[in-house]
Amino acid sequence: EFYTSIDQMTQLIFTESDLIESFRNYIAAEEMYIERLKRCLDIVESSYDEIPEDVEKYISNPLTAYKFVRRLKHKWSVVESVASQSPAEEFNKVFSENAQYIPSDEDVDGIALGLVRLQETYRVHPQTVLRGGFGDMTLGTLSPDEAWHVGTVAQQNHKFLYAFLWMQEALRQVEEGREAMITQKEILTTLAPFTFNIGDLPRAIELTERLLTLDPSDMMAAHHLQFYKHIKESIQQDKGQTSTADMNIFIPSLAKDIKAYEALCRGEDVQMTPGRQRALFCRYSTGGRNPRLIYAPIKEEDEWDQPQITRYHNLVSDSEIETIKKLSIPKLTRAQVSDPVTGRNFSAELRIAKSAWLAENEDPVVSRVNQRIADVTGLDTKMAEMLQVANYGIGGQYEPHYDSKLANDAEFHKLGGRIATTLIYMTDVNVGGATVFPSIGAALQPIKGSAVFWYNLLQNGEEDGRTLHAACPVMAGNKWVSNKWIRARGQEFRRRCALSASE
Ligand SMILES: O=C(O)CCC(=O)C(=O)O
Ligand SMILES: [Fe+2]
Repeated sequence: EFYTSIDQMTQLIFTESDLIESFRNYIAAEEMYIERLKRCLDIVESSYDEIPEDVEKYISNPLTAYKFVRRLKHKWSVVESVASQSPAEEFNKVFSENAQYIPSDEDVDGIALGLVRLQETYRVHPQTVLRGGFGDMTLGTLSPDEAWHVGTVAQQNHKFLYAFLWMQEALRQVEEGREAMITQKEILTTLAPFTFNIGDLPRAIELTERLLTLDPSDMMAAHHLQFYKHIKESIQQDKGQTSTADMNIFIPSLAKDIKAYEALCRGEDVQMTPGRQRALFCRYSTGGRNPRLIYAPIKEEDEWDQPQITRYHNLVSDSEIETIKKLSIPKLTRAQVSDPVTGRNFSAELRIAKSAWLAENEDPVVSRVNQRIADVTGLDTKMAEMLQVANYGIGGQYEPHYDSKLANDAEFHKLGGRIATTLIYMTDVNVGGATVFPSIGAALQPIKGSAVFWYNLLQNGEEDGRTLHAACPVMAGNKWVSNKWIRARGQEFRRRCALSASE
């Protein structure tokens, strides 16, 4: 799973350049080795006497026998030692050490499937991916063979709409004359019956006819065409009409079950109204005349009213972010979620990211950031958890969850629940990667250096159902965040007063 973190993908780029370097060195060593072998052969040949006419006489002369045996021993032990110095072994060792980093077939299919999953979430057509790009980011192109591969992976994973679209894209490019291993005939042989299977009869007939034009001897295609035409006729007879528009056997419902939060990820259904917008303010705060903030007030912005979600701008500086990233990179492991029943941690599709925990005393920057969170929120972070750093690669996401829910929480009795979340954005994200709240219809964009803050628990200590939230898949770019979860214990006199009983 290289793609769970951009950092690992970056490593892969360096791995390849290291491999190229050792391959080049290996060839140079082999060339020197061959030179030595040739010189050795020259020497061996130069002192070689033709096979004597009378072998027996030659051997029975004590002097020639002595010279022959001595020369033989001497020369061939030199050959043996030169030949044993082959650099191949050394190179093979280096190579097999790196082989573990070389992607497997599953990795390649996995990253293609990741692309298709993103397309599903953000509802983007292959043509948009290839030509439009996203926002201000153009993504580049895929060759016909690459488009074909993505299509077949989509098909194997039952993502038929995108399988169809990517296969069509491959066909289009091959027809345009683009160089490819895959041929038009091969594409049509798969695509035509596939098109029939997803219910597009007219197009299946058209594609099969094209296949037969390319290869009139294709018996299978001829057979299929006959079958499709037979179906077409019986539909026409049944319906007594000729409109090809009605020719589809069924309109495939190809969209997967709609997830509410995915619409928010696409920027649809955001429940922000002008009236609501007017009620949200931006102000400078000193955290209630906190001496550390009086001369450097923090810019505080309302992101949502009910429940209150506040954004603190420039809470952490670029250099603090760099330090936090640097501290966590060696510790990043696949983020786990805890099983609500057993309390055991496990890796799951619902959270695709790498994460690490940073302790207060790890670096002055960590304690400085902790202190600033305490200052701006007015809460006591002594009872907070360590800083959790998370890195999402392409497709990285976290499906809807509550932060307050912790299974088998060993610290619960001592610390109380996770009363509040401070989520620090350590990067902007090119496309995707918003934090969305499906129950209330809020979507928060990552803004580098800012943090968003909300209470997970109501004043009465119960979980606030409105705080269900998710991290949208990253479509393009790299997303880094830090979480500071604040526990309930110790906040009794610090939490600002509620305006209503349900807060
Ligand atoms: O990355 C995000 O936007 C949200 C992360 C989150 O909800 C979490 O880590 O609990
Ligand atoms: Fe969360």
